[in-house]
Amino acid sequence: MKTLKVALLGCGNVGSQVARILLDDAEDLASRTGARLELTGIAVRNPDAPRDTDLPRNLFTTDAEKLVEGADIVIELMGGMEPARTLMLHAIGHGASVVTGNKALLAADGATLFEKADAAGVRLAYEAAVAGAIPILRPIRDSLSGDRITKVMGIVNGTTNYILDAMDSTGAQFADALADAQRLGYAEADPTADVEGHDAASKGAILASLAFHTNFDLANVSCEGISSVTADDIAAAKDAGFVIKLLAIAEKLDNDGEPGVSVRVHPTLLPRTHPLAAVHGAFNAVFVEAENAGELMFYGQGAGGAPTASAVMGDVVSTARRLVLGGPLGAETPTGSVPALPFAKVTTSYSIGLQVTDQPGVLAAVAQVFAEHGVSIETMRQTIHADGTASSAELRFVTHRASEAALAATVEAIKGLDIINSVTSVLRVEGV
Ligand SMILES: NC(=O)C1=CN([C@@H]2O[C@H](COP(=O)(O)OP(=O)(O)OC[C@H]3O[C@@H](n4cnc5c(N)ncnc54)[C@H](O)[C@@H]3O)[C@@H](O)[C@H]2O)C=CC1
Ligand SMILES: N[C@@H](CC=O)C(=O)O
Ligand code: NA
Repeated sequence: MKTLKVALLGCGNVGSQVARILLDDAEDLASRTGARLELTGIAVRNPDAPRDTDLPRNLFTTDAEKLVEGADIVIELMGGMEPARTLMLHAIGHGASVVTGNKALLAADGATLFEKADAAGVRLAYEAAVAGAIPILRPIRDSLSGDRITKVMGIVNGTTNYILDAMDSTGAQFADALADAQRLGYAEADPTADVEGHDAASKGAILASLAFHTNFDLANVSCEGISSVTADDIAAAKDAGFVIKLLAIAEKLDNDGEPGVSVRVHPTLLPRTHPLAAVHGAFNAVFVEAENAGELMFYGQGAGGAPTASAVMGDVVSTARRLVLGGPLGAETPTGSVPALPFAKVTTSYSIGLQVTDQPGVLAAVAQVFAEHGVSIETMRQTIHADGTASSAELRFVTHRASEAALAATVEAIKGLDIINSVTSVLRVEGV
């Protein structure tokens, strides 16, 4: 039986689990692949650092460059831009296929890496980069390649879903829920990437590129994280039958006859009856709409060492099979060229919360501003707060679809009204 040399870069949450599977399941993997997968080394920063795993210490090396030079397959699980990018290019230059979970790097500079891999005739596989264990990239790229995808909407960040879900279900504090997510190995090395939506934005760019056969990178994604979502927003949403989720959305919009793709990440109100509303904890789900298939949903563990290692190993086995059987490996170059739509042109529904003085004419004045900007109101809820002799009211409007530009102008005009104490929240709404 042929032997394929496998080099592993990084031995953290995911890398240590990949190493465990390669060593413990070697026989199964060989019979599925038709080749022995020999783990030749694991590049680490400090071979003597204390670790939770009992991996053989003789596999550890600090010479990552040399390690990749002798490999058939390089698994990159260091994360970050450098030295991951240089090492991947080095591996490709030496004829190795690369498997990675590094969505940040792919969303920043995937085009260069794909081009180099295609030119070298090697594979660059990255199922782990989006929604962890969930098989989502291969279904979009292969299973749906005979259909036309119109929209992809996903909960693709486990950390933020864990936080929002804990705040919604137990009233947990933001900071406590984030600390739990870090302890459980879901969060990025710098959890700002999770909380501010950057991790979901990288995944959104990757999903959009595959769904719309065009290269989208991070610069094409508008991004808002969950740091400004308050316990009051979550309670008000719950009261009105909604849940707040951080969604990555990629959709084709008509844009007055000049179709474009909007890729965006933002906290989103979803009706509690929507399939994505039932995604709890660190679980992920991706909701896909295609012209012929209709609605599809892919659900599972989107983060964590072992689940992510499962996706990495799927790519390793499929790459190894191809190396055993022969045939082309590359071909990631996108075939389409749909333009990315500027955020101002995106149309969606909104929920707007206002704190107002409870007096006659307030509602009419606010409604007038909506009308003047062509934003149509779908529903309105009012809650009265009596405070001694004065009383104020909280108004929550949900609008029909309107453009970001019209919404921004509406909110500015509302802020200018004397009777408005504050605009308490502006959240986008999906699934209504
Ligand atoms: N943890 C998760 O749930 C998921 C992680 N990913 C991605 O997988 C990759 C790895 O993630 P984790 O294992 O969670 O990260 P981690 O931070 O636990 O592990 C990364 C490891 O690489 C090592 N490393 C970094 N630079 C190095 C260098 N120059 N030389 C040698 N070792 C180096 C670090 O010391 C660390 O042990 C990242 O790209 C991440 O975005 C993808 C999906 C899910
Ligand atoms: N930090 C990420 C890990 C997976 O990509 C998350 O929380 O989902
Ligand atoms: Na995946």
